[in-house]
This record gives sequence, C-alpha cells and structure tokens, in this order.
Amino acid sequence: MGTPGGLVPAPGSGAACPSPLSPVSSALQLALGAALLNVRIPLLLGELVDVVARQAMRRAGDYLREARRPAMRLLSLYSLQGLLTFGYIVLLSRVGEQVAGSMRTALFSSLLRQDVAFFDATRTGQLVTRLTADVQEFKSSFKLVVSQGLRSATQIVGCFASLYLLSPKLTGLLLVVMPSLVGAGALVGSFLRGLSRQAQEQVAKATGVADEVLGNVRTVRAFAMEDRQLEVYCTEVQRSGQLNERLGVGIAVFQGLSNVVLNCIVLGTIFAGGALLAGEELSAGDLMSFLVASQTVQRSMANISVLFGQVVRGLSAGARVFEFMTLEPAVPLCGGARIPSHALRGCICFQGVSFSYPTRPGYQVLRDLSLTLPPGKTVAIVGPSGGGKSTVAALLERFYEPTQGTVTLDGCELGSLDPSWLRGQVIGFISQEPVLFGTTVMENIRFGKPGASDAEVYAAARRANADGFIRSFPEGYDTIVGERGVTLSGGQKQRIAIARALVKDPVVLILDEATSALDAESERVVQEALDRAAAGRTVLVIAHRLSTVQGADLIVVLDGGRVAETGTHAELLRRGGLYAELIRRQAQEQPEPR
Ligand SMILES: Nc1ncnc2c1ncn2[C@@H]1O[C@H](COP(=O)(O)OP(=O)(O)OP(=O)(O)O)[C@@H](O)[C@H]1O
Repeated sequence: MGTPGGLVPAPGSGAACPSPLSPVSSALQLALGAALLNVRIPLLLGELVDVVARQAMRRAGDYLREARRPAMRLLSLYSLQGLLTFGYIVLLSRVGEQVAGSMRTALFSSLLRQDVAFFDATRTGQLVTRLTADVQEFKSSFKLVVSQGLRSATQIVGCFASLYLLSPKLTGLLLVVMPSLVGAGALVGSFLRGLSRQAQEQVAKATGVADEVLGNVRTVRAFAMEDRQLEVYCTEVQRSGQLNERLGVGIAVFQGLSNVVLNCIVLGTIFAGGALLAGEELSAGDLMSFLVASQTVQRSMANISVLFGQVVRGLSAGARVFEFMTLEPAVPLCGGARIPSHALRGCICFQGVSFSYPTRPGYQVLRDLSLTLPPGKTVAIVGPSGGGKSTVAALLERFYEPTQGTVTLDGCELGSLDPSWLRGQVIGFISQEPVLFGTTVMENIRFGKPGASDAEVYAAARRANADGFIRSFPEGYDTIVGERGVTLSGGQKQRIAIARALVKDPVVLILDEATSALDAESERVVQEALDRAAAGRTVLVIAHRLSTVQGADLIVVLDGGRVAETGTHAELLRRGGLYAELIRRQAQEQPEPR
C-alpha cells in the first residue's frame, strides 16, 4: 500500500565513531622498523666478530679503532630499536583501547537495532559476554599480532633473506623442512580454532545462566532454588572447563612439538655450518651472523607459536563479535514515512492478520484477525490466557511483522511508517510489570520524551497520580529508584510508568494488564490515573480481570487467536456467549466477602 501524500520522510540518523586507523599505521611502521633493525643486527654482529677474529689471529694492531665503528653502529641500532619499541607499544595500547571502544559501541548499537525476535532467541548473558570478554580477547590478540606477530613475521622474512645471502646452501636446507612444518601447523590451527569457538560459546552459556539467576535473585530466593541454580551453573562451568582444558592440551601439543622441531633445526644448522666453515665456504663472522640470524628466526617462530593460541582465541572472539555486528534486523529502527501531527487521528485496523512467533514458526498464535480501534475510543481485548491478547499489542508496536494481513494506522500500513516515530511519539505502552531504569524518578519519566522540560515531567506525573508520592520522598524527583525500580512499590512503579508514557502525549495508548499485579487500593489509584490518561486517545486495553474493562467502548473476546465475539459489556452479557461465561467463571473465583 502506498503512503498518502501528506506523509513526511523520517530524518536520517547515525553517529560515526572516530577511526583509529592512523595510530595503527604509525604503530605498524614503528614495529616494522624495530623488526628490520633486528634483521640488521646479526650482520653487524658478524662484522664485529670478524674484527675480533682478525685481531685474535694477528694479536696486535688497532683493535679499538677497527672495532669502534661496528660497535658504535650496533650501539646506535640497539638504542634506536629501544625507542621504536617504546613508541609502538605506547601507540598500540592507545589503538587497542580505541578499537575495543569502537567495537563495543558498534556491537551495542547493532544489538539495540535487532528485532525483538532476536532477543527471544538469544540469552542476555551471551550478549553481555560478547560485549565484554570477546571484545577484550579480540583486543589482546590484535595488540599481540601487531606487536609480536608483525615483528616476528618481519624478522623471519628479513633474517631468511640475510641467511640466504650468507649461505644459500644452509638456507636451502632450512627451506626444505619449512613448508611441511607450516602445512602441519595450519591443519592443527584450524582444528584448534573450532575447539576454541566451542569453548567460548560454552563460557557464554555459563555467563547466561549466572546473568539470569542474579537478575532474578528474588524469585530464586523465594523458591529456595539457590542450590539447584548453583548446580546448573556448576554443570555449565564444568563443561566450559573441559572444553578449555582440551583446547589447552591442543595448544600445548602444538607448542611442545614446534619447540622440539625449531631446536632441531638450529642444531642441524650448527652441524652443517661447521662443515662449511671447515671447507672455508663461510667466515667465522658469517657463521656468527648465520647463528644469530637463525636464533632470531627461532625466537620469532617460538613467539609466533606462543601467539598462536592467543590469536586462535582472538579470531574466534572477533568472529563472534562481528557476527552480531553485521546482523541486519528485519525491521529497521527508523526510516519510513510519518503522518503529520495535524492529520494524525489514531485509527487502527487489523485486517486478516495471522501471526506465528519466529521462534515457533509452526504454531499460529493469531488467525485471520480483523479488528478496528476507532480514534479516541477504548477497545478492550479479553479472553482465555494464551489466546494472543499481548501478541496483538506486540504487532501494533511493530515488535514483530504479521505473517499475513495488514495493520494500519489512519489508513497507512505500519510497514511503511517510521518505527521510531511510531514507538517514540504515537504509541504509549504501559505493561503489567513496568521496568524502570536505575536512575532518578525524573530521568525515568523523561525516558518517554528525552527533551521534556521539568514542567512537562511534573504535569505528566500529576496526570498519572504520581506527583504526590514522588514529592513525599526526601529527594523528590531526584530519588534514585534502584535497579529496575526495586525500591518502589508495585503501584508507585506503575504510576511512574504511566507518567513516562504520558509525557510523550501519545495518540494511541496500550495498557497491557496494567493493573492486574496490584492490590485493591493501588489498583484504584492506578485505575484513576489510567482513566484520566485514556481521555481523548485511542486506547487498547488488554485485560485479564473483566471488571476493569466494563466501561470500554468495545470489548473484543479473543480465543485461540480468533475473534470469538465483539460488543459492549451489556451486549456481550445479553448474548450469553464466551464473555458471559468468563464473567460467570470469574465471579465464582472471587473470594466470598466475610
Ligand atoms: N516471544 C514469544 N515467542 C514465542 N511464543 C510466544 C511468545 N510470546 C507469546 N508466545 C505464545 O503465543 C501465545 C499467545 O501469547 P500471548 O502472550 O499473546 O497471550 P495472552 O492472551 O496475552 O495471554 P495472557 O492472558 O496469559 O497474558 C501463547 O501460546 C504463548 O506461548
């Protein structure tokens, strides 16, 4: 369906993070410089040894004068190398923090954009692990790869060139052995990467369990489930321990074998080098250079093998971070048309809507649902538990897309409208268990409209029957409400949530079981606030307790995802159908007055 001419496009959004590229390239250059100096050092050492050897044979002459030049050059190379090393380590730690910061911001921003279905299928603990441990792991490997990996790799290449110039025969021998070693290393590497990925996923699973238990500690305490939850956590931790041990064994085997092989190579080099020295194909200085250069190669290779385990972990951690960073949500957060405020009436139509949750595609929750919410009227949805009432609200908020059929606002399909405008300015949502943030009352109410003035916040609180109790707190609107609003009563939380919804002055209000968790007195105060809030808006009430919806303009009875009947309270009672039956059952369940 096309968008009417009056619609206006949403303004663009998106913030750019600073690029850490230039310090990276400087760090790379410095690390490269330090490595190249290390390639040059064995040759100068050889030169110095030749001077020493000549002096030893002649036992006279200008030893100091001859030795001074190579010795001074060596000394300046050592100093320069120290400076370069200092420079690239300082730069790298700065770059590492910038990279980790940018990754965390990009990942968090990507997570915030994901569909609600994504959060249905993924545990919060897993996401937190990706934001913390995985980014940390990736950062450490990144730093190690640049500082030691790049340096070692450059030294291996550079020293191999020097080795070839010093003695092609000896170098040829090394080259015969190398390719098979590299091939074997690559094979073991891919096996270890798979193992590392499994181990990290298991760690994330264990974190997920801890996160859920700690986040719901009151429920755990209420059911005395501490030991059981500890057992579940221990099982997950043990599994991750086993996987990490297997990974450790794999890395140990790899490192042990590579050390043996590298030492054997050095031993063979000395053995063959000695023969060439005897045949005068090499000078003593050349053999010294060859040995130092091959030692540098050995050290670099050992470094790389130590690095290997870290890099394996870092790469799979990076892959896990990038997997979520590149994930595109089916419904973007913003973008699309907006209905100008003068044309916005708040008429909502569900036409032939069928829906299955993405996590349970085979199970149809709504079937061919058609429903109209006339502007300014209150429509209540009632019906047996699990009948799909909350799902209707979720589709209206565009948390999910209908599998079939359309939902429209003032004739415009929701799919063509800007979701951030729809959620941020058009629809106010008040749920059964509102979640507040661990900040002040003022900031919690302002969450509904970030730019709201203090006066607007006070007005919304007054309309929500909340101003009185907020001002009775010693800190008033600056009271910190605790994590998820834990320091407030249910009714107080609910009224702050109502104020939060009202401060944006929404055209459409969804009340999902908004009073069912409250006691009679709190319910009365909250209901009063809700009645006041509903005036002049299109209201969708989702209710368990039928007593709260008797005054609705229209009551829709939803059963098994279909509309079973519609009408006013009186009409439905007269009809004697499912609604009348529900009223009768609820009356029976009410406790007898004493
Ligand atoms: N996020 C979800 N993923 C998969 N299935 C879900 C999800 N949320 C709800 N369901 C399923 O959809 C069906 C309808 O749920 P819904 O919450 O809409 O019912 P309801 O009528 O509001 O129930 P109640 O009155 O008990 O709150 C239920 O069978 C429920 O198990």
